[in-house]
Amino acid sequence: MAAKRNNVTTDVPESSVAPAEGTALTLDTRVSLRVDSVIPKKRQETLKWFGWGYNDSQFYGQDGIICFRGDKYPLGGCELRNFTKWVEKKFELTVDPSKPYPQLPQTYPRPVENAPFLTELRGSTKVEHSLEGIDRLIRCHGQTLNDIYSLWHNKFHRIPDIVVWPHCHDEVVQLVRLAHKHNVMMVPYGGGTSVSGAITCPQEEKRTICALDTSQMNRLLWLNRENLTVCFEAGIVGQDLERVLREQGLTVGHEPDSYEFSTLGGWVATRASGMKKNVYGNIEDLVVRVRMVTPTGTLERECSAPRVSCGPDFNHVILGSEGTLGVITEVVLKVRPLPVVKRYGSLAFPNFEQGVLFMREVALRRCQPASVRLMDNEQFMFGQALKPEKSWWTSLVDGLKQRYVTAWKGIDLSEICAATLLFEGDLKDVKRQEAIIYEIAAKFKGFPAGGQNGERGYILTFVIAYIRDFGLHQGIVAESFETSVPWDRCSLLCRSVKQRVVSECHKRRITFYTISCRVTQTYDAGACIYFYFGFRCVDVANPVELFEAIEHSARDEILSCGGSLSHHHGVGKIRSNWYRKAVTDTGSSLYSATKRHLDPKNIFALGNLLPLEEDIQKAAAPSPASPASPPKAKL
Ligand SMILES: Cc1cc2nc3c(=O)[nH]c(=O)nc-3n(C[C@H](O)[C@H](O)[C@H](O)COP(=O)(O)OP(=O)(O)OC[C@H]3O[C@@H](n4cnc5c(N)ncnc54)[C@H](O)[C@@H]3O)c2cc1C
Repeated sequence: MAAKRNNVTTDVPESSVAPAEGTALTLDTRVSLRVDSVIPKKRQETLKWFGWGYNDSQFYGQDGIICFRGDKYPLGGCELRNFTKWVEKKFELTVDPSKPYPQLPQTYPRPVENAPFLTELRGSTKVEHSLEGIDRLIRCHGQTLNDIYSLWHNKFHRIPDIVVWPHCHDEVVQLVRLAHKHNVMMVPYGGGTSVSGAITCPQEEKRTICALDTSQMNRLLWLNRENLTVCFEAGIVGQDLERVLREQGLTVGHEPDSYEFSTLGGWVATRASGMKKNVYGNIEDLVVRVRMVTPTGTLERECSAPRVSCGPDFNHVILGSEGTLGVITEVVLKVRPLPVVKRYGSLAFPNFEQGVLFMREVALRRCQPASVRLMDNEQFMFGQALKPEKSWWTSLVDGLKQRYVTAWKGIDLSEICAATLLFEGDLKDVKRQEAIIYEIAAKFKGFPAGGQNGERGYILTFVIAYIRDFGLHQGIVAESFETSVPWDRCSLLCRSVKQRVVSECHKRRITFYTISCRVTQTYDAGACIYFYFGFRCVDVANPVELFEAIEHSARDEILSCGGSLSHHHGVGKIRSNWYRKAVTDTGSSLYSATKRHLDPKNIFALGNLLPLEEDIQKAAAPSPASPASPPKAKL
């Protein structure tokens, strides 16, 4: 029987847990600490079936005011009068609380059956499974606008026909073998937070679709304090992983904005990036070893040495494979001792261009704090509108009044922008970093705007994710998209993409919209840019199609400005038509050949990276050059 200790349950006697520290050297040294996850196996008990996040956390309207319910976030129980005014002004909309949210469907698409698969699954394995409609429905999609809109409007006609919950690597091996034998399509499902259509069931799939939910594969397998490495099963959710490590005085430090719900396997499969990558690295910097089960065998590197010169690094075949090559089961990660000091800060700049110059200089001098994010004016105003009582802006002014009155003069409020800062380390390092950062800021007319504003900025990140569903409910479609770009194109790209979106909106007679951007990550050679775009869609027949057409134009603009197809969201299905061009014909043929080798029957036929309609055989052959503006990918 498993014994429970706080939120960790051990499958093995206490005595066999301890020796792992400093002695565990291979992936097979099992310590097996099962983690009680915040997300139950029946996800719908805790998470919304029809959108983002916890069941008890939600924006809603009351007496014409937007409010937020739930006690998990700092806005819980707040009336957001400033935000209400912002929405009314921006979209000419009055909040209508009477609109109904979608109801759980009474019926679900008929499953495509594969009797021999089911018989063998039941007969020769102990893997748990479900054929229930709701279990299938909630695993047919991710978190794109298209996903949520399709869900609300009952548009999915293909959802998983069966859901399976393996408990360990060996059960995944059994499942993949069975799926391969019986030609069942398999979707590795992590946290379902994909924003690229990667996890969305291909709607044209004729075979039985089996969603392999990794959530029950969430053990801490071993921890090696001497090497500062840890091995987790791939289904562990970000917040669980960090909680367990925090109890040991450690952290991985990987915090994508979705880390409450996304999983380790999902991070690896999508090449995720966390907001604190400056200190801890992106996922590819954190992964030491990774194990992936494919129909042809298990792919993994044989040793945990920090770096090897041994031909191409096959970890990088797994990283970014987006569920198309196999199932990631176990990952060895680097860990760090918890920082002694964690301090927030913020800066205000007279305009975005000055802010970008500041970011560039910080990168040049390689003195980035754990996180530094620069918001443009539109996002800055949006952020301050979200403050419940006194606006961020008001408190910013309050703080600045006393110390910076002179510096303040001459600043145009319609141009001002802000950066949020997070410093982590020991006290001496943090103080030194703060001094350098504020000195660089001053060079570009920036000035400190207080730690509270910085902290709010980061905490709001998690709440902002809930706004999309509220917007959709009220008649606003909105979503983010991102890219990375060399420094010399950074300002140009931000400007051009915003202009392009504005002109596309005008062309389509969209009057009420918002488009904003922020620089979220800095590197030696460039930065990551995040755009938020939304428009009022009341009376629009197919708002998502319209949104996607504009986003598509924005992506063309990004590419023509020298930006990338994606910095961290991945390619998925929604960007797959650009993939071939992004990696060259030779690159896409190499990917196809790898896929054919690892997955000859194409059971991981998710249609990510290369478009679905590009059948795998065809993809191997050299193709004519891709069109400048490729056709839109199908989900
Ligand atoms: C509000 C919000 C904020 C976000 N912020 C960030 C951010 O800051 N940084 C960032 O990088 N991304 C971010 N994302 C995108 C998303 O969270 C990441 O892509 C994340 O890594 C997906 O993890 P997941 O466990 O939810 O994977 P899923 O959505 O379940 O799956 C994504 C893809 O990975 C595959 N996959 C999942 N698990 C496995 C496995 N074990 N083996 C093989 N393939 C697997 C799936 O088949 C699918 O193709 C955000 C998304 C949202 C909705």
